[in-house]
Amino acid sequence: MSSQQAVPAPPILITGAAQRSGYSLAKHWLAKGQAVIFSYRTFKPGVNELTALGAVAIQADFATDEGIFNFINQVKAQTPSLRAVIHNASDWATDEKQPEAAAAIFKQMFQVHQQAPFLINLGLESLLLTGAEQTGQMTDIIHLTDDAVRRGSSKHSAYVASKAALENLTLSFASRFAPQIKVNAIAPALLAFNKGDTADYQKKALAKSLLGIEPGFIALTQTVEFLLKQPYMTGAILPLNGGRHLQV
Ligand SMILES: NC(=O)C1=CN([C@@H]2O[C@H](COP(=O)(O)OP(=O)(O)OC[C@H]3O[C@@H](n4cnc5c(N)ncnc54)[C@H](OP(=O)(O)O)[C@@H]3O)[C@@H](O)[C@H]2O)C=CC1
Ligand SMILES: Nc1nc2c(c(=O)[nH]1)N=C([C@H](O)[C@@H](O)CO)CN2
Repeated sequence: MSSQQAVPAPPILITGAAQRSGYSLAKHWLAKGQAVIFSYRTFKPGVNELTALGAVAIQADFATDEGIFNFINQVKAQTPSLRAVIHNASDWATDEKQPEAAAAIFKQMFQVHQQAPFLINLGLESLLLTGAEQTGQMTDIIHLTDDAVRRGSSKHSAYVASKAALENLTLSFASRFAPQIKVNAIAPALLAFNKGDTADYQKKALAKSLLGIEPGFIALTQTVEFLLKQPYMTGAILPLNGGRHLQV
């Protein structure tokens, strides 16, 4: 590249973007002309839709440390810098009763919701620092946690415990990476129902928040956009929950 050619703006990295929130986030940023790199575990139509819009897709399964380190190396091979890393990949597993199965689920939850963000943040810190240097702006890490951390869960205890650990990791990395990199978390309650959620489940879920709506993934996209623009917020955990913490 000649010295006259502009250096491309650093991409945003989104994990688990083949569907739902990650896919919506990627489409939002691509529509604004922002470069996007995303991971997917299982191929879905969304992968082709995003690559057709110019995104770079990396297949990655964070179930093993090897899978995480391989992903980090693939991101480094794609770009010298990053604008943001959004840790969206997640497995909403229900608890198992049988001890060996329960142990496996607990490990699986901490692997994807704690080990993966931890190692990816450490492995890609240099790219976020380069992004900050290149743009003269702070860069961002955003952890997707869960409103259920406030109260625990009788059915998803391992999942919620791992999300609680991710919330705590937000505080540590905010201190560790300041002032060039901001680190925040978004703790959603219901964003969008899954296929197969019954009418009865949906009615009960909507009744759990004061605002009583299914906001859709746009609510998350708006919150991410706010955090990326906000120069004076780090170590924050934003409750995107319709006032669920006040609902009796
Ligand atoms: N949707 C909601 O209402 C709420 C969402 N959240 C949080 O917001 C985020 C987005 O939610 P949502 O869009 O529903 O997420 P999804 O349940 O759609 O999960 C996102 C992606 O994560 C991928 N993933 C799961 N396990 C792994 C793994 N081991 N390695 C790599 N990728 C993996 C999945 O891949 P695959 O397709 O292969 O399974 C999936 O496509 C999540 O972190 C979630 O916990 C919190 C509260 C409410
Ligand atoms: N990875 C995921 N995590 C969560 C999901 C989901 O679909 N994928 N969904 C929820 C629920 O919407 C819950 O917040 C309300 O019942 C929680 N986490």
